[in-house]
Amino acid sequence: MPLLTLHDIGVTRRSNTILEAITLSLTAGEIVTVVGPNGSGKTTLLRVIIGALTPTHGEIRRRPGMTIGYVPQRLHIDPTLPMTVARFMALPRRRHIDALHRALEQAGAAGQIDRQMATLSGGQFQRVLLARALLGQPDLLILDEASQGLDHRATAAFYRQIDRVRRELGCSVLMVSHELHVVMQASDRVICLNGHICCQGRPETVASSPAYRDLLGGDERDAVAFYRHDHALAVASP
Ligand SMILES: Nc1ncnc2c1ncn2[C@@H]1O[C@H](COP(=O)(O)OP(=O)(O)OP(=O)(O)O)[C@@H](O)[C@H]1O
Repeated sequence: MPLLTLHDIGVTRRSNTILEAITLSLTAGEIVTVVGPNGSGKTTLLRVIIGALTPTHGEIRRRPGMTIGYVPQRLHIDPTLPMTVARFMALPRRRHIDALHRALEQAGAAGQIDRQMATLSGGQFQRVLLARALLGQPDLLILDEASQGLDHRATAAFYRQIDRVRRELGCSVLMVSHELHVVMQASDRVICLNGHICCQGRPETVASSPAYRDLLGGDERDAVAFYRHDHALAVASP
């Protein structure tokens, strides 16, 4: 049974159609990336899947007992507020210290537990958010532009960590990203969204599809080509 199935989902707000005819399913252990231009409904789709938004139309089925971990687009914490990583991770629910250590380790942030949130680098901060999402050992990990603001190297490292998490936990991953050059390589399947699903399939299939090219243009194609080159170098280096 798939982890999650969406059938003919539509979302309309104030007579605007934000999403229409979205039919898709996620199977256990796969990494799926949603790409699309600004305003194409990516965040709305994630909100429907999480259950934060009721669709106007269609049906969503979740495997019974399925749990979701969510890594938000960005999170602002007042830098003058004293807040350790441990305290942040235990909000809003107290967690056993062993669970905190385990989640931080899974997220590649071992040893950060006593740091102040305000002193973390962008990459470390995102890993703490990831660790927080992993606390419940989710079946589905959802990331909304989770590497926004990270440089190229930190972004690539972050997605490698996501792949490790997927392998260790066996969870599915659904993410929205603009870093196509990285996520294309890190995904099993890419869904190209513009209110409806324009195309979907393996990353290389989507990258060469006319619908994807029309929607996301030449810059992204260059980015994909660039990443492939970069990836080849990364594999060759020790
Ligand atoms: N509650 C709402 N009421 C009315 N319109 C909304 C609402 N939420 C989202 N929208 C509109 O729906 C469209 C899709 O928004 P959404 O945030 O899902 O797109 P997105 O693909 O995630 O965009 P971005 O890449 O800029 O983050 C936008 O035009 C937005 O203004």
